[in-house]
Amino acid sequence: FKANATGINWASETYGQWHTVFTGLLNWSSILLLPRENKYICYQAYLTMSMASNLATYANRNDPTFFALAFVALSVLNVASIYVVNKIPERYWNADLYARNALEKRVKLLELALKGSNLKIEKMEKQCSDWKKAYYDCLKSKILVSCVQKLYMYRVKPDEDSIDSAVLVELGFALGLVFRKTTPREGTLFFFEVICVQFNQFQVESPKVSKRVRHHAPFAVKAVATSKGEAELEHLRFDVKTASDKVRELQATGAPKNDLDRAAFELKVLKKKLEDTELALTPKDALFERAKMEDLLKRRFFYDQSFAIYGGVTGLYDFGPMGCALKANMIDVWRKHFILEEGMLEVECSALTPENVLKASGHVERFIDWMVKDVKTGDCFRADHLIKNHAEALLKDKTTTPALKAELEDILIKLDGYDNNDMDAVIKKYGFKSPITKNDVSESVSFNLMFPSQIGDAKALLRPETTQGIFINFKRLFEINYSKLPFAAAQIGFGFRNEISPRQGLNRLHEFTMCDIEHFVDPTDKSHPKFGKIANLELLLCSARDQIDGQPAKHVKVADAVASKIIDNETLAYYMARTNLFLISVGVDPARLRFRQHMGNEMAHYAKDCWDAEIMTSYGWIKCVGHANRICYDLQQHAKAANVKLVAAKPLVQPKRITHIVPVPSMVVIGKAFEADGKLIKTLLEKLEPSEVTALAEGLKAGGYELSAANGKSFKLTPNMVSVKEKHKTLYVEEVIPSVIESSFGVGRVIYAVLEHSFRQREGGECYFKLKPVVAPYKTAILPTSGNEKLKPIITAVRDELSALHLSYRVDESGSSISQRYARTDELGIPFAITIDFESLNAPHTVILRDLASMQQIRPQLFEVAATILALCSGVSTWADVTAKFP
Ligand SMILES: Nc1ncnc2c1ncn2[C@@H]1O[C@H](COP(=O)(O)OP(=O)(O)OP(=O)(O)O)[C@@H](O)[C@H]1O
Repeated sequence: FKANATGINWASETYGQWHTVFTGLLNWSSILLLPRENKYICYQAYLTMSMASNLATYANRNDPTFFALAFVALSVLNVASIYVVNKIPERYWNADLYARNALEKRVKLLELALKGSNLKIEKMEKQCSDWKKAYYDCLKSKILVSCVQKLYMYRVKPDEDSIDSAVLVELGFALGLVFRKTTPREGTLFFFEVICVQFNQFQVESPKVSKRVRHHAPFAVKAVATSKGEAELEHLRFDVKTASDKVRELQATGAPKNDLDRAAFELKVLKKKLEDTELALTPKDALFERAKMEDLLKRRFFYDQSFAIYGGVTGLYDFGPMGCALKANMIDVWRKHFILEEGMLEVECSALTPENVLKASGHVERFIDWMVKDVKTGDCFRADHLIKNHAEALLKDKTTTPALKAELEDILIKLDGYDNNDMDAVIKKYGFKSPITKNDVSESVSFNLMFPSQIGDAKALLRPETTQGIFINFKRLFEINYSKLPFAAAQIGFGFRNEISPRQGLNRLHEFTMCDIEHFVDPTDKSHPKFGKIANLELLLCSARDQIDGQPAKHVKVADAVASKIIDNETLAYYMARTNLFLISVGVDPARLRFRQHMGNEMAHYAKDCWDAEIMTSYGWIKCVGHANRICYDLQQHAKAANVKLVAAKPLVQPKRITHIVPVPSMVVIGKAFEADGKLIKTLLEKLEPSEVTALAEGLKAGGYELSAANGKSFKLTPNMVSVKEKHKTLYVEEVIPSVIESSFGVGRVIYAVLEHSFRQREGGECYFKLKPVVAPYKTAILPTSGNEKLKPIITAVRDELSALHLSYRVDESGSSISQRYARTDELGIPFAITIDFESLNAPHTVILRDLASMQQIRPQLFEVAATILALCSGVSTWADVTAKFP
């Protein structure tokens, strides 16, 4: 009715009575076609009406023939839209109601589950899944409607800062088309609505896509992507949750292994889909162009592939002057933040490691991958990756038969447990080839990721991590710490890994700098004395539980995470929080930093709870720092292999009185029986472990005990040669093998993330790094405006001032214009520039200080400039403080 009335009023005002009659008839016929009262249908009719008016206005102004045609087109559209609307069940417009119903059903289900009423649960599950489907359908349509509303909003009020409405209309139009393909009903509706908006838009003014629009476009993309994406993600999360509930249920009811494997596989596939979708929907900074950044890094020699003039070697990189300075600054901040502030003991151990050490640590046996080679080119691939990629591609392929799909799914389920023979059989059976050349691949060969070497004749390896050096030196470090727990030791140095496919620049190298911390703590008390300092800090946590349930990462207070046991203990949480602070202080964007907990199946053999600090880059989430509760695995292993006690003596709160048995040899009888070996027998008896003394006592009771020596000799001892007696002693300390909390930083990965997060592009296309002054390769540049000799003493004076405060600088005296030199300074990420001009010659001598971040300039006196820069770099002052001081 409203539509009709509006139509009639408008038409009579504008075009006189014939048009009034015509429009009136048209609309009445529309309304008559409606089978029932429905507010959405009226709304739809109203939109169609509004389109009619716009068409008419547009046509009338330009071309009478088009005017007539437009009305014919309108009537067709009108009828078509009403037809479509009628096809849509009413429930599609009641998302809230359906969401509530779905929720209520889930609550009831939970109640039933708690009561253990299985039959009802089954019935309810069915209802619940119907409601769930309805809810998601509704949600989608709600989102579409909200998109349309947004489009209208922008159309009605296109203010200066809003996104150009024409761009939005285009986007909406495209979205309509996309949805039309995937969900015909909502899509078609949306399509009609957008057509209306578009005609309205044309009526206003033909839009031009300006530079400003280009600048804002990414935000428009984000806005639309987010609303659409949320529905998609929510759908996937729900599915993951349902699948993980199913796995848990099967586990609880002791279901057959095959059913459990299948459910676990389904969960895995859904989780992967969710992760991929999350990644795809994460708003990427459209202004970031990796190729441009990489070009700048090469051009200004931050770093480049090693041996470049020989064609380069993948996985090896040389740092140039900028990269060296950046890395040195980064490590300097790390050293201050961790080693100095936490009072850690630093060591520097050799990288070349005897094989038996890495055998003891488990690296020789376990640090391997199975690899296959392209038989013609020699390209190497991890066998499991090759199988997984091929199988997944075949599963997606519509032509793959259901039988083959079932086989491939089975393979994917079991792949983690396959040995080389199983993998070779799969590769052969399905004819999997090299993904690059499609050539055949060789049989898989075991590939240890450590680089083998030699020390003289003895086998040695290059260390794959720096941590082992700390464990080896535990005894001395413990003594240096006055034989007290807890304490932490750190090491900065190279790790070497023969990665099968090194890639992504600094992210996967053969040789890379690591900063490792091993914090030794009493296994029964993992509290941290400074926990209170970080307890209220919020971290973005992606717990194992949330990952299984398909939940997104959450901001959680460190204290709450420990209290609720999301993070295993205070010390582990303390290091995670300190890592968070460090990464932000060197320039990682806090919004792109999260901590992800390892799932049970990805945890290293030695670890109990692991959390990776992951940073979002254009390569996706990259693990930059590993945090692990390594318990006492390493110390135990090295103690066993080297036959040295690696323990800590812990004072007992209450002294403990213990009784133990000791052997008492009768040396006269032993001497007579074994002559010269008597002394050796005495020593062996003294060294017996408590369990061996118990065995001796039992053996003697039975008539005799066989005592073995390391040289292969053995001696049969009889009760007349040795007896056992009880001894009592009071213990004031007890020996414990400390637990170890580890934080392992990959410096290259952190540098890469910081560079990506700091990379900026100006509208004119100039690229630069907005680095934090604390890590910037140089703190300032000195730029004289002229090569005139008169300026030289001022330049020297500024250099002396800077050197006195140990501030790094570059002098750019090239003949380029000052703006070109500013641009060059910005490219190097130099945060401040000092310009010396002829005015600087006047007393009192002044210079221009420019801030890269704000591009603002001040004019302090020459003797103040170095102190000002130092204050800015160390964080004592902000640029706002400085501009207030030197207005
Ligand atoms: N090949 C590599 N190149 C550069 N940095 C690396 C490499 N491997 C590991 N790192 C860095 O060293 C840190 C500690 O190594 P760790 O053994 O915990 O990593 P990882 O689990 O092997 O990593 P990934 O699974 O990515 O190979 C990592 O957090 C990462 O920052």
